[in-house]
Amino acid sequence: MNSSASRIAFVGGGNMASAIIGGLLKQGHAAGDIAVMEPFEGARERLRQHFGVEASEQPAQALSGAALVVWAVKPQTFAEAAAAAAPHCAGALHLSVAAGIRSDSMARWLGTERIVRAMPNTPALVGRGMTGLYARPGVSGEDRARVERVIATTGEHLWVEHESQLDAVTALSGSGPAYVFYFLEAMVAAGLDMGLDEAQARRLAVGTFAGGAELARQSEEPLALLRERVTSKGGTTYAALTSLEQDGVKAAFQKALHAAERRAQELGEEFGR
Ligand SMILES: NC(=O)C1=CN([C@@H]2O[C@H](COP(=O)(O)OP(=O)(O)OC[C@H]3O[C@@H](n4cnc5c(N)ncnc54)[C@H](OP(=O)(O)O)[C@@H]3O)[C@@H](O)[C@H]2O)C=CC1
Ligand SMILES: O=C(O)[C@@H]1CCC=N1
Repeated sequence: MNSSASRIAFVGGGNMASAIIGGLLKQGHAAGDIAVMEPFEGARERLRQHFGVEASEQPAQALSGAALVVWAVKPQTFAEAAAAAAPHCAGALHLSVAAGIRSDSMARWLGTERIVRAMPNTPALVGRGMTGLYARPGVSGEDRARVERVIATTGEHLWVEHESQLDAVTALSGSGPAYVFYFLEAMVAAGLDMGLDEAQARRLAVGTFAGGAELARQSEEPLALLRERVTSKGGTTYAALTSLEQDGVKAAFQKALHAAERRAQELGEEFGR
């Protein structure tokens, strides 16, 4: 087992852990300085084969000597994992990506104030993640910088001042890629209905989303103005947007994000005890 300031241990080796590990390795972090505590052999084997990192079900083996512990378990299993892991990570900085689980709960379970919460998203897999970060008041500038260096390997980040804002981040950007895929699915299905083939429809839909997002990123103009520039008077876009408004799509979408935010709050209450 290594022991060094750059050693990072992950608790939970699923989707989000893999996205962050992939980012770290691409940026030159040594695989030998990464270990994962993961209870299921299938997942451990995949991590070893895919990333060359150490994976163990034994907390002592995975966590000892880690300067940073990244919590990437489901909110439902966080308390159980924390009980097993806490005795083996004294002195570490903790970074949680779990939706909803409050830093108060983590401080109680882990006996430390050195806690940062992150809400990443799956485009981290391709280095285009968008992550919200919140640091508990006691976290030093050095610890914040350390977390930033890890998260920067997966894309962009922004800090929020109040922990409750992370539930909004979860609803907007954490779950957000699923909304993008949902709209893409609808666009592709409509393209098929109208006589395009699947590959054509997918390419057009994905290219349009990527292009629209890039235009919005590079522009400082209001989003409504960018929309209006597409909407010729009496034209096709006007017909489509009128149909969307008549069906209440914008209101339904806003309602959906509030449902996600509420669920993040509930997860914290239910599984943070
Ligand atoms: N997926 C996403 O888009 C995002 C997820 N998140 C957050 O990331 C966290 C992980 O999500 P995700 O990666 O999708 O989930 P996964 O189910 O892919 O990963 C969780 C992993 O933890 C393992 N695990 C279960 N119990 C324990 C335990 N006691 N100790 C250690 N490991 C354990 C699971 O095994 P098994 O599967 O066999 O139970 C699984 O491999 C969640 O808290 C989620 O809220 C945050 C942002 C985005
Ligand atoms: O659906 C979830 O609960 C997690 C958190 C954000 C994205 N996936």
